[in-house]
Amino acid sequence: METHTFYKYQGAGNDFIVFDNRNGLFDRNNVDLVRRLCDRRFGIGADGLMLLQDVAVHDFEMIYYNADGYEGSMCGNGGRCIVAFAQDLGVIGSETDFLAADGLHHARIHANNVGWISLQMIDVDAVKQDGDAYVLNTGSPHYVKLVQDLDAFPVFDEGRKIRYSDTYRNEGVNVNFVQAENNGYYVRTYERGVEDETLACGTGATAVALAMAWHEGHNGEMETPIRVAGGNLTIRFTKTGEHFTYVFLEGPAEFVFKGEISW
Ligand SMILES: N[C@@H](CCC[C@H](N)C(=O)O)C(=O)O
Repeated sequence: METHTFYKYQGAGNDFIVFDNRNGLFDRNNVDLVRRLCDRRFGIGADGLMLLQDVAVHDFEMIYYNADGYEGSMCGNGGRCIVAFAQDLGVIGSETDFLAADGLHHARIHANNVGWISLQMIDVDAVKQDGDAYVLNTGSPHYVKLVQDLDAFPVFDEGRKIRYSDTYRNEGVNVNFVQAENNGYYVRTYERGVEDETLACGTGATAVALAMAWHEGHNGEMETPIRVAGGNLTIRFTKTGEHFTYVFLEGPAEFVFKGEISW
């Protein structure tokens, strides 16, 4: 048994265990270990786990796991949290370029708004329709559906039904239910890999902002406020016909606690 230092971060209530793995000691393929650490009763508890690793050319590499123990695709809230972690470790200053599952990301930590981080997401070229829902990939695959009375909506049951439907069962999909409010949207997400509703999903909030711009037929530079159970996010992007560029996910990322655990 060896003792390992872990860190806990959260972004709008989407919570993550983070390890500084620049020494390469964390076994990247240990699914059982990741699942156990993320377990809220037998472990530390989190929606996901991330490793910060060294990589050639860029500041660091983000390796992301869902709570089920498997390496996932891009995690937007995780991306903002690992940027905060990298700054806390002294690996970066207030701006960074880092590598993640979907490629290179640029991020900026706002000096005048402590804990507020702006993360550039991948460009998006395709929004597909599935009945009256929208399907797109913002680094992770997302299904976006407008509903009424979202507070009373059975997000877990309906999200799980769609995620395990014949269309999505194999690859999986994150399912976002959306309600328009004020000048933005209220969103609740069933996350693939967590297999539950989480308090926030960054790639999901991004997918909702883009899908709703598509739905409304708007073009140009846009800023969309998204409210989630764990806080508020802002999505900025440029829409030109079917193409979305300069896509930024903005929101909080905060250190919660650090500790030691043995395995
Ligand atoms: N919570 C994440 C989404 C993580 C990815 C997802 N669960 C998947 O693997 O599909 C976010 O903030 O984007």
